Amino acid sequence: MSKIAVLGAGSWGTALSIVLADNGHDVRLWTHRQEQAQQINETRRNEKYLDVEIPSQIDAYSNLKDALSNVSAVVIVVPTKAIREVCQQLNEVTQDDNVTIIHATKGIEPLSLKRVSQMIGEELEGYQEEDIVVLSGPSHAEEVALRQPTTVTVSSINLENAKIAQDLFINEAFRVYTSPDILGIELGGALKNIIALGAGISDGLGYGDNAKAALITRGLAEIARLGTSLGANPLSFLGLPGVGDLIVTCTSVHSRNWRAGNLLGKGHKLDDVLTEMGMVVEGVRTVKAAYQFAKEQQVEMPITTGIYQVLFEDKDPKDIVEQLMNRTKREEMDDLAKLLMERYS
Ligand SMILES: NC(=O)C1=CN([C@@H]2O[C@H](COP(=O)(O)OP(=O)(O)OC[C@H]3O[C@@H](n4cnc5c(N)ncnc54)[C@H](OP(=O)(O)O)[C@@H]3O)[C@@H](O)[C@H]2O)C=CC1
Ligand SMILES: O=C(CO)COP(=O)(O)O
Repeated sequence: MSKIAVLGAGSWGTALSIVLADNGHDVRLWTHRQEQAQQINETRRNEKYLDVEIPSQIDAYSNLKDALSNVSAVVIVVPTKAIREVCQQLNEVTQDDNVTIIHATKGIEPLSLKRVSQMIGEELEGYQEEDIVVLSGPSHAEEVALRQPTTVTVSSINLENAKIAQDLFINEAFRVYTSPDILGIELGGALKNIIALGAGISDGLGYGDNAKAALITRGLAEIARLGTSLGANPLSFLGLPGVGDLIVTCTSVHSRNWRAGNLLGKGHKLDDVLTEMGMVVEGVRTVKAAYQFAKEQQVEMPITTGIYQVLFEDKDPKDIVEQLMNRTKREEMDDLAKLLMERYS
């Protein structure tokens, strides 16, 4: 059994620690808040983020150096905006480059347009992008912590590292697949949050299941369009971190992105919504990156563009729905089919 550090004691870091503890590993859950580490160790609960019983194999740490002592793997699970800072803190306390680095964060950095494995590869001394593993898929922390059946995918350019991650996490309630397409896996996980915001807005406006199915399906089309144009395997978007995560995030009340969208659809202001959520809503930041990506790649992403306009240009969501419904008539699969023809002919 291994010693593993999980960095980020939010809901997902806590749930993944529980999976690792169930597999018999010695887990060090690191938080940047001393009082939270103390609360977890004393009460065996992480009240604010995931209020379930925390197994005794998990110890919470606020000292990063202590948390990393003799670990064979590090799982990074902080929000995208904290990734670079946490990697820099890692550099200050360890020079060990034999540790398997796994991340479970879903986002793309605005301006640089980097995926999380690229950001970690840039920041972490002794590591390259190809060393990093991503874990992604339809997996709400609340259900994982209750050991409800969940399936995810791990991916790395170095597939051997993905297999190490698969072995660390897999158990009878948490099934882990591998994939060689880290580009598709990371893009799918990040971009679905934007569509989930849209699904929440649609529900908040009072639209029904037809509208949500349309958002999921046409959202998947634009995710696949951008991803394929960037070189991802189009089949990845039909997998767990693609359509699987899109479905779970667009339809579950556990989703923070859906819930934030729902409040926006009901007329609340973005700043108030984010304050009320108190947890990360990754889609809000990722939509900036995707909007920029779509322009640079000259890929049509009308839903993403509409959500960007609601969030950052104060557009009325109802006007955006009208805008989407009145676009020029077209064939359903034409541009994705063209991209695939170019790729495979
Ligand atoms: N929740 C879920 O079900 C799933 C989440 N994810 C992804 O996992 C990532 C993390 O999400 P989640 O755990 O849910 O988020 P939460 O909002 O629940 O928790 C985020 C945690 O990260 C900590 N944090 C923020 N900034 C820093 C920093 N600079 N240094 C150290 N710690 C920091 C927060 O601390 P503080 O208390 O100070 O804010 C908090 O403990 C996201 O990318 C999300 O998309 C993926 C799959 C499932
Ligand atoms: O990624 C998730 C489930 O797979 C969690 O989504 P939210 O961040 O919207 O809660």
